[in-house]
Amino acid sequence: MRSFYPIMADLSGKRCVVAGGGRVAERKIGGLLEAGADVWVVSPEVTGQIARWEAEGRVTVSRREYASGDVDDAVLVFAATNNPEANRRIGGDAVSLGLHVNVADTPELCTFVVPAVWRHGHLLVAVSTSGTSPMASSRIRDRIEAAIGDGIDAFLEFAGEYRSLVLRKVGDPDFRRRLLAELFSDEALDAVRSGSWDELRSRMEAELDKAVLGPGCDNNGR
Ligand SMILES: C[C@@]1(CC(=O)O)C2=NC(=C\c3[nH]c(c(CCC(=O)O)c3CC(=O)O)Cc3[nH]c(c(CC(=O)O)c3CCC(=O)O)/C=C3\N/C(=C\2)[C@@H](CCC(=O)O)[C@]3(C)CC(=O)O)/[C@H]1CCC(=O)O
Ligand SMILES: NC(=O)c1ccc[n+]([C@@H]2O[C@H](COP(=O)([O-])OP(=O)(O)OC[C@H]3O[C@@H](n4cnc5c(N)ncnc54)[C@H](O)[C@@H]3O)[C@@H](O)[C@H]2O)c1
Repeated sequence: MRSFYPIMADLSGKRCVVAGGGRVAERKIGGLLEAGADVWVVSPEVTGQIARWEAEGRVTVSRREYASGDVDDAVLVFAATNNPEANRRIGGDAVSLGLHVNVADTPELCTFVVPAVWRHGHLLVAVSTSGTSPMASSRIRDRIEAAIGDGIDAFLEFAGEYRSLVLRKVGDPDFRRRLLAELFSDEALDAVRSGSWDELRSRMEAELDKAVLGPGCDNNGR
């Protein structure tokens, strides 16, 4: 089994070349657009959705077959044509330039695979089965989404602010960690899923005030 290394890559404004304009290319492009990438599509034909993205100025499309040189300025390459020979050639071109490439019909030629994704505000969940079963990745992603729920984003906003306050006000690292861990207890995550974490919020804020102002602490939480 191949063992992939997961990263969250910042592709904003970065040139990503997608060869092919069918259903698979469309799905990969959708993900790239969510990441703000500069997407260039090379394909004789494209789906209606890709043509709409083009009309909106969100992707550039060259309506022709892939040619050597097309990937020269790319940071990432996707070979998603329905022509296995072309896909193999695109993969070879990308690798010879030291670029990462996803070859849709040949996992062994992929230097990266695309996970099933759930995005919700700050949260980005990515699931991969190391190429074994893409459908399993989607289902597992759906289960994670259902288990966490949409309330998570507002909670993460609060968690981010709370963390900054804790880092600023509490000097003792062990105590810091305890306060932060409490914010992500099972009880807290259940409250988030049911949309009722107001009480948790008040309790955590009160606890932090107590920690900073309580007996034995100066205003730096020490
Ligand atoms: C997760 C997702 C992300 C995305 O593409 O955005 C993704 N495939 C998705 C769907 C999907 N793909 C396929 C089906 C039909 C059912 C089936 O065959 O199982 C469905 C289901 C559907 O369409 O609903 C067929 C398929 N996929 C690959 C091959 C080639 C092969 O295996 O030889 C074939 C056979 C082609 C053929 O038969 O010709 C290869 C790959 N597909 C991957 C990712 C990578 C491994 C991910 C992992 O590690 O788990 C990898 C290795 C490379 C890559 O593409 O990155 C996305 C779900 C998105 C979502 O739900 O949000
Ligand atoms: N990795 C995945 O998630 C996944 C899922 C399903 C299928 N596949 C594989 O992905 C490939 C594409 O599937 P699809 O359903 O999008 O196919 P499709 O037939 O819908 O689209 C193929 C596209 O490739 C374009 N094309 C053909 N030759 C080209 C060339 N030389 N240069 C540039 N573009 C070219 C066509 O114009 C068309 O837009 C197939 O090989 C399929 O087996 C991969």
